[in-house]
Amino acid sequence: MRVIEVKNLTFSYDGKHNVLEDVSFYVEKGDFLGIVGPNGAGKSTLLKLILGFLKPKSGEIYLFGKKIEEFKDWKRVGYVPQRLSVEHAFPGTVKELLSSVCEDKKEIDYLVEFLKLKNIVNKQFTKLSGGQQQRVLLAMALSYNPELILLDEPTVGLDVHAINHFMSILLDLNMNHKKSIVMISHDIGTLLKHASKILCLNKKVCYFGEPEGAIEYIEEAFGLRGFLHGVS
Ligand SMILES: Nc1ncnc2c1ncn2[C@@H]1O[C@H](COP(=O)(O)OP(=O)(O)OP(=O)(O)O)[C@@H](O)[C@H]1O
Repeated sequence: MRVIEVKNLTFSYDGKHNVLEDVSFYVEKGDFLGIVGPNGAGKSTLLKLILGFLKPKSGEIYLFGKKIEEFKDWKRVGYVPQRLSVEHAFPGTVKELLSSVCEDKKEIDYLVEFLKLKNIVNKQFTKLSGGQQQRVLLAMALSYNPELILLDEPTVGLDVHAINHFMSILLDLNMNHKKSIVMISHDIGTLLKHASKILCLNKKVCYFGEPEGAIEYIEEAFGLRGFLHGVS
């Protein structure tokens, strides 16, 4: 089953310059899709279109087989925004934040355990480390048990231990809990290692397929021939 299907998607903010052009790809149930591309390539814009925050200029988006215009089952889709973009939008403690998105106390207890948040539940979100904040944002997205999780640069500013911890959680969700995952990241090495498919974007699709064949296309998109030699 295709959880996302994007067909010939074109988008422009100002009606003149296309930020995305003729973009087509799909995500099948159980996929872990890594989205890479240079700054300004349109990656975050693409996620916002898939979330219905923006409307395409042309082309189609399907979620779980339904045209996005008719899709209503948004509980099936979890979104983890860029941490630094929401950091100050979340006053309150971790417990308060989780309670604001989830009424089920048992589910909150499960998420606190699953994401190792026990020691920080009474702390203010803004006072947490980057890795802790990222796990809280994931907990909020998971609170309604979505089948598809979209993440926008979740590893930015995290140290190597926090990245490994966060990636191990995502892989557990993907492999053991059968969640489909779409993750934007500039951490190309991490995505090439863990994603099952790669979408390389630079306004248009430069590459869509297995991580094994992606390197030369990613290098070309970044104008860095040979740069990724040995990364995967
Ligand atoms: N709200 C907006 N209004 C107008 N233009 C925008 C808006 N948001 C993004 N853009 C422009 O659209 C283009 C794509 O931006 P987008 O944030 O999608 O890229 P990105 O690939 O996610 O970049 P980065 O890797 O830097 O996060 C950029 O040229 C950007 O300046």
